[in-house]
Amino acid sequence: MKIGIIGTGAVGSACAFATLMRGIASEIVLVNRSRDRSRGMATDMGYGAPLSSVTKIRDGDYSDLADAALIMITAGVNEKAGGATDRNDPLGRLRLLDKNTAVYRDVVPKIVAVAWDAVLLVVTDPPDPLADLTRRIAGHDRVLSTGTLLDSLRFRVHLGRRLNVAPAQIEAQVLGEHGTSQIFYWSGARVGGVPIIDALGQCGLEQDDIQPSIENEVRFANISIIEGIGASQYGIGMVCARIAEIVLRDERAVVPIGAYNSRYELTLSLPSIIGRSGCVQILEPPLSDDEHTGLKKSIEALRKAQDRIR
Ligand SMILES: NC(=O)c1ccc[n+]([C@@H]2O[C@H](COP(=O)([O-])OP(=O)(O)OC[C@H]3O[C@@H](n4cnc5c(N)ncnc54)[C@H](O)[C@@H]3O)[C@@H](O)[C@H]2O)c1
Repeated sequence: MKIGIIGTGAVGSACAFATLMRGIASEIVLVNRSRDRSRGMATDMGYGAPLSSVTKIRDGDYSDLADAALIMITAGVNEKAGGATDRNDPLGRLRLLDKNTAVYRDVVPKIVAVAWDAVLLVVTDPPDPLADLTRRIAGHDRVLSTGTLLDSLRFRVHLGRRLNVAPAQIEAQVLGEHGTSQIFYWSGARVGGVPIIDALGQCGLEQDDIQPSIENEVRFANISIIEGIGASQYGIGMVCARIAEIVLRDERAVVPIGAYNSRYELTLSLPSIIGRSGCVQILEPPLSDDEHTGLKKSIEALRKAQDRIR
């Protein structure tokens, strides 16, 4: 099956590399504003591909996206170029909304004209309101935002470090907005079936002592990464490849991911069953009072953003 990637900057190239190495697609098509860049990238990765993959990778135009099963949209301004790297700015990634809305109004109609059936994966920040915009332009519901899947992995990594446990063994989710209003679902976090609060206690740790620093590390992980390498890219590339795998294989995996929620009339992340058509069902987790208040705040922030670009 064919996968398209729109935008071959830092994130698009990481998505291409991770998807190629995962070996899930028969073909990857790279589309970028400057064709030289996508051509160079496809040539470079294409020469290495025979070592580990049978996936063909090539540069292309929108017409080459016909029959794509899934298209990752990474085009747009990133946090550094868009001035969204201030930890004290409550808007966070939402600061990129106006500029990237203009990019999506340009790009999405071109995609939909040739690949109406494809699942569209919105990666560009802020992905949740841009997914709502994409859904409206596309006129269908097969639209996902990468949402808080990456934040949830970061949460698991930090919990794993504190507990000295493999993060793969930890079930922990960040919910709501992929942004500053995100909610850390502490009450639902588990390791080996043991509530995370109990597991921390058994390791001599108190939730109150570690919660602020873990939430800070995760909430601003993008900024810490940008301070080091200029763009947050590799983690999100790996996440996009995994989402593509879930969709193409119709896995029915349950992950925190951005999907349109008819209850709130907007896209946000809750645990969701993902299959070949995108989100099959959203599960409503039981939240503590604080988490419930946090979710309301996240919905308010996303609603304001949605209203701004209607
Ligand atoms: N969802 C997430 O968790 C997550 C994680 C990291 C970054 N991001 C976001 O991903 C986006 C891309 O980041 P980046 O670091 O790759 O930026 P970048 O500047 O390196 O690359 C952006 C690419 O988009 C292309 N582009 C811009 N406008 C276009 C258009 N109209 N048509 C086609 N191509 C166009 C540019 O040519 C460039 O190649 C940013 O919005 C960034 O904030 C999201």
